Amino acid sequence: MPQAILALNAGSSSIKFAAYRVGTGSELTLACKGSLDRHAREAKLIVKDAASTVLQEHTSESVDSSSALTTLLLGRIEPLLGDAELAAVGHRVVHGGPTFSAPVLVDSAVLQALDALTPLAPLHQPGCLDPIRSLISVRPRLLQVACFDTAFHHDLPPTYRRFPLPAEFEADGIRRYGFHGLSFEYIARSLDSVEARVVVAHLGSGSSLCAIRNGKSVNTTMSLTPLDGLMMATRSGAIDPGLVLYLQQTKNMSASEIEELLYHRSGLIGLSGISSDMRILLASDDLKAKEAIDQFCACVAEQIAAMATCMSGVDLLVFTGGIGENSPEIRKQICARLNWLGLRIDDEANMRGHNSISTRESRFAVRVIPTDEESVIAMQTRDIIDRANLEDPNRIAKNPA
Ligand SMILES: Nc1ncnc2c1ncn2[C@@H]1O[C@H](COP(=O)(O)OP(=O)(O)O)[C@@H](O)[C@H]1O
Ligand SMILES: CC(=O)OP(=O)(O)O
Ligand SMILES: [Mg+2]
Repeated sequence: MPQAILALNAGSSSIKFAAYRVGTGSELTLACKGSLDRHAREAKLIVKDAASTVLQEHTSESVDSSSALTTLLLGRIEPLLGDAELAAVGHRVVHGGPTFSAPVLVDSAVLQALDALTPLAPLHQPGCLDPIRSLISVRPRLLQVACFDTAFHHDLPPTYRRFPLPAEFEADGIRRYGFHGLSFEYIARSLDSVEARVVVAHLGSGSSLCAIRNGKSVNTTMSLTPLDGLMMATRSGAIDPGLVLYLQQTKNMSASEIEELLYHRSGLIGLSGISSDMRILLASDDLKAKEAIDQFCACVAEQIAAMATCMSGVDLLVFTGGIGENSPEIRKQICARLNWLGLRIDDEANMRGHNSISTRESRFAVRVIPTDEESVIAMQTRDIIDRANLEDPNRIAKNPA
């Protein structure tokens, strides 16, 4: 019987998914894709076919729990797989810590190890692991694969991997990891090798930059946790570490209060007091919305220059992620701040969201490339199940957890 793979990408503001049929040569063909938007009070599930035609829209308050979500997803997706049987589910797992530098088949020991990393990604890790747990309870025989956001950055050079702390901290796993690796891997795979020095700006609910030289991550703005680097929708990004001590010691704030402040009440929502959604800020006449947007663009532009510096230059800048792919205004404001580096944007091409948005005079190229983390998850999952089946052809009949 033909097989299918479901890829689940749990982010901070949405869950994206895509289901693929696996061909006889292991090639993947998209069967359907969709998203569950968590911005609104009610969750909105959209399922589309491979040509992006909407097949189903479903608004519900009852998909808050991950078991309701997985039941809903399976119920809606499996009928769209034709004669193919769901063989495995691949999950984006945000933190792989020091141990997981490549995708892995999930069993109870792996799940426990990933759970222990929750303090390093409190906004994401539970949302990534809950669907794994609920699938274990409803489909105990289904193979599940964890694909890591951190893996792409595993071999960061020491200069950009280490914190300037005593060495014993690095030995204890306290290092710069970096995130959004599935997105950066997709972009790196989709480029011609012509562009040796690439800065990718993944700007979404969470935002980070990656300096990619010859297809490999050499630096990135997030580090031990997805709180570092750029200012984001609800996260502060890099701030003075002394602030944390000050809030604890002088304002008597507990660790969980500071966590709540920096992960949920900062960034765009914190500065504007209006919304964490860039679309709403762009549509607002309020000065606070404008100021929040200015600060976001200033921070991204500065850090693009920093990423270029660590490669002694840049040949290509890529915008991706929900904001990077869809907002000409934000791209324009960021690029205007990089004018001094010789960056020139074609306003018309930018407005229309063309693939290439720089002019001929520009010192480096600028492109808009929609990311596809789900396809990377599906490829990694297929490779893991192919290997597992090769090593033990009966594996598929066993309970992985
Ligand atoms: N047209 C647009 N203009 C500006 N921002 C947009 C647009 N479309 C989507 N976004 C922003 O993209 C963000 C979601 O990005 P995405 O990469 O999908 O996030 P995540 O994966 O973290 O859920 C939201 O904050 C949303 O406001
Ligand atoms: C790591 C991270 O910030 O992910 P997201 O952008 O999906 O929230
Ligand atoms: Mg995302």
